[in-house]
Amino acid sequence: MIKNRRVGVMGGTFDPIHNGHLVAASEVAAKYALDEVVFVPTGKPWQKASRTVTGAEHRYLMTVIATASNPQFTVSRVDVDRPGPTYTIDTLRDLRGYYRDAELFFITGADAVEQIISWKDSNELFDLAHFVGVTRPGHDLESSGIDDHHLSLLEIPALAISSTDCRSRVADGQPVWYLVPDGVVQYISKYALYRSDNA
Ligand SMILES: Nc1ncnc2c1ncn2[C@@H]1O[C@H](COP(=O)(O)OP(=O)(O)OP(=O)(O)O)[C@@H](O)[C@H]1O
Ligand SMILES: O=C(O)c1ccc[n+]([C@@H]2O[C@H](COP(=O)([O-])O)[C@@H](O)[C@H]2O)c1
Repeated sequence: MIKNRRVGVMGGTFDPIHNGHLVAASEVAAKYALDEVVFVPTGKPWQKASRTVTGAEHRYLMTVIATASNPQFTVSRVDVDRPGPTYTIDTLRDLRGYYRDAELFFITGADAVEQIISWKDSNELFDLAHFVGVTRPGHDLESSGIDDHHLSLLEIPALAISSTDCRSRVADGQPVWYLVPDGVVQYISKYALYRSDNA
């Protein structure tokens, strides 16, 4: 008998993708015996509207580069290709159409767990996926009133890395080696992303 696939969904703006994202996905994959983790870069992240977000194609390509060496990791364009603001309810509906019989696990850091209740159609999200909240330095990991049938909490190795910090390091001429995968360092340099003269 073929068992149903267990698929993790790692959504993020990934501006740029960093090792904190990759460790979160790897840890949840191991803990929940996932067959695959699909990374889903956002198209237009409406809760980041207060700053200029790097173009979706750059963020998508950096995500492909960062995940290429892991046979369990894939990248989806569903959010990049859907017009309008990115809502996880649409992400999960689109992925459900593709991964028909799979069990979906949506992976979020502690900061995002706090926000889920503010997401579009938040009550319906839990019918489409089980949510897994992971620890993140600087944030308390709490269930934020979400039922434990819908949300599990997982402690992972602490990596105090954020995309904001990576962007400001590049703008200041500081290295991001070993905070982001090597290919992403080279991609940022090749396209002169995040430079202060480019902001
Ligand atoms: N260091 C980390 N440890 C655990 N989870 C993380 C870490 N960094 C990001 N995440 C989680 O990954 C998902 C996508 O995050 P996102 O792409 O917004 O990165 P970010 O570092 O939070 O970006 P920014 O600094 O631009 O807000 C979110 O669920 C976030 O909580
Ligand atoms: O559905 C929403 O309303 C919603 C609001 C904010 C964030 N999200 C999702 O949460 C994930 C992390 O988002 P971000 O903005 O922290 O990179 C990503 O998959 C977003 O699409 C979803």
